[in-house]
Amino acid sequence: MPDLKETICNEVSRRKTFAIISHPDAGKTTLTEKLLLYGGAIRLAGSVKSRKANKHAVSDWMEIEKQRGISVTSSVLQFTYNDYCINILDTPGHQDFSEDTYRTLVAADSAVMLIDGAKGVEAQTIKLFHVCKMRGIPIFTFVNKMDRASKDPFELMEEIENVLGIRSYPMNWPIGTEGDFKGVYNRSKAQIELFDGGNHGQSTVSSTIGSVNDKVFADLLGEHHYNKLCEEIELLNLAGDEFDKKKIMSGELTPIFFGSAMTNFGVQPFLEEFLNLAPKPGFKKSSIGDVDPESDKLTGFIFKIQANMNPTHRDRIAFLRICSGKFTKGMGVYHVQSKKEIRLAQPTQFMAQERTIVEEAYPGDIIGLFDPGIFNIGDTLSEGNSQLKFDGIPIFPAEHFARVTASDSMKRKQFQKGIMQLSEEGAIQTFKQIDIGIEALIIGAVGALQFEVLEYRLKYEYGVDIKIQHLPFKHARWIIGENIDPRKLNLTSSTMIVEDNEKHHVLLFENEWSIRWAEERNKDISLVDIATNF
Ligand SMILES: Nc1nc2c(ncn2[C@@H]2O[C@H](COP(=O)(O)OP(=O)(O)OP(=O)(O)O)[C@@H](O)[C@H]2O)c(=O)[nH]1
Repeated sequence: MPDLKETICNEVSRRKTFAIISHPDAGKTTLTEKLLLYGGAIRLAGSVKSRKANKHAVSDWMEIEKQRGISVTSSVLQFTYNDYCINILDTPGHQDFSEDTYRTLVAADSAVMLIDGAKGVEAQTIKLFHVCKMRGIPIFTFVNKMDRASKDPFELMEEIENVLGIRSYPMNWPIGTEGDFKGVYNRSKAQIELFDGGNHGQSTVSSTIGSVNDKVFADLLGEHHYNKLCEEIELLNLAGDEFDKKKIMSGELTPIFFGSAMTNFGVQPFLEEFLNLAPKPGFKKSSIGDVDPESDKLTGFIFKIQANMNPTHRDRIAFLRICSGKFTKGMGVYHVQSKKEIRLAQPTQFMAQERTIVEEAYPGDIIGLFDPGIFNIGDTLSEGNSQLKFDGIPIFPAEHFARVTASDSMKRKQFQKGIMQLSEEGAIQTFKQIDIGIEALIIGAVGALQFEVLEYRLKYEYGVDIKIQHLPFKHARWIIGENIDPRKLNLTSSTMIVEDNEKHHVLLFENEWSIRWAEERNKDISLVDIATNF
């Protein structure tokens, strides 16, 4: 029997926890589903067509996601492949929900950047890439939709370098980029892998693998493809970057894979090479120094809270990323922020709508804790150490604001409860206007679509119809300064003074010009755009 320390070391070394980032529609949900298919977690992938016909993909669970066909929140999925235990954090691609993605990235050890081969690097990819870059995590690139005519792969590499500022190293190379995708060339093995037609990606595809020098491939591919491939390999070897694992680990070099999530071509070669290269859970920064994942004491942090994930149970789930030690069901841990010992009685793990009770979990795993309203995003849980606090999770500044009221004043209580819960999830930020007799609630959101989600969720989860009056503000700035009375500040007439839930004073501005006005005329204050400084 291995002892606890040995068990933890073994489990840490087989864990891979990563997020998939991309512009909407690049195929994240499809790729996630296909990875599950290869892991044996699902038997038949719902093809994209049937998804459009309203059968949603495994990781898109909220009603609103089904209706709109976009992912609104991140979901966490665990499955095994060979001996690896894989945690995928699926994230919404739509920019209006990017603040959820930013938070989720804090829980990932690496990221897979998905790019549409025909579109190249798109706006949202750039934003999310920079968050990963800031965190210094390794970024793997999967160029998707190669079954359609794509940009030239050399051109894509150049674009990645010019737009994102990162060098790339193709791990494999596509054969056929004009909508005639046949297979990939694996550079480390100098092998060709040709895919068989398959059944539109519903089940795994088989392939023929062999040395690039094998004459069979010249015949199978035809002269045009074979010669083109040989020339391109030569060019890559001559002019491309060297493979450098250290640079990959520090996020300076991105390994590129080509494939098609829809037809499954290239999914398995990607998965195997990715698992081989991607880092296991590493050390995490905390208030008392770096935490070793292989330490025998459990630690972790909450990075996401979501209410009503299961409409039949009105509950709230806090997502805990385990950073060290071993988790066992029912164990007691110290909740650092409330300074209380709590028992983790009914933790769950996720396979989209199916939840299972977790008996044990290890660093890199994400478990859902039933939350009676005690957790906040960024909270630390620690076994036996009341001083340990993980670094906070930044709150991204709202860019859209509206005054929100319940249509029926009799439903005020449910309205307040709903607003409070959704703001604890981090989906919205709430402010109150100061010096107004009746309580005026102002909601801020990072993306405008969040208001639609708010309206929908209040109606269906809390039974409250709301009125939304959009306001022209674009920026929120927290006031920093000693004993400041915000009413006495010299501000433009369009600036509004509000306070956040913690009663910190905040200014809402319509434009940059008004911010500069406030900064230049009020030298004894400073204005900050994120609330984590408190
Ligand atoms: N041709 C082709 N289409 C694909 C492929 N993968 C995904 N798609 C298509 O791309 C569309 C978007 O796929 P999704 O997997 O839903 O994209 P997503 O990135 O999860 O989108 P969000 O949910 O908005 O974040 C679907 O309609 C698919 O038809 C692929 O490999 N080839």
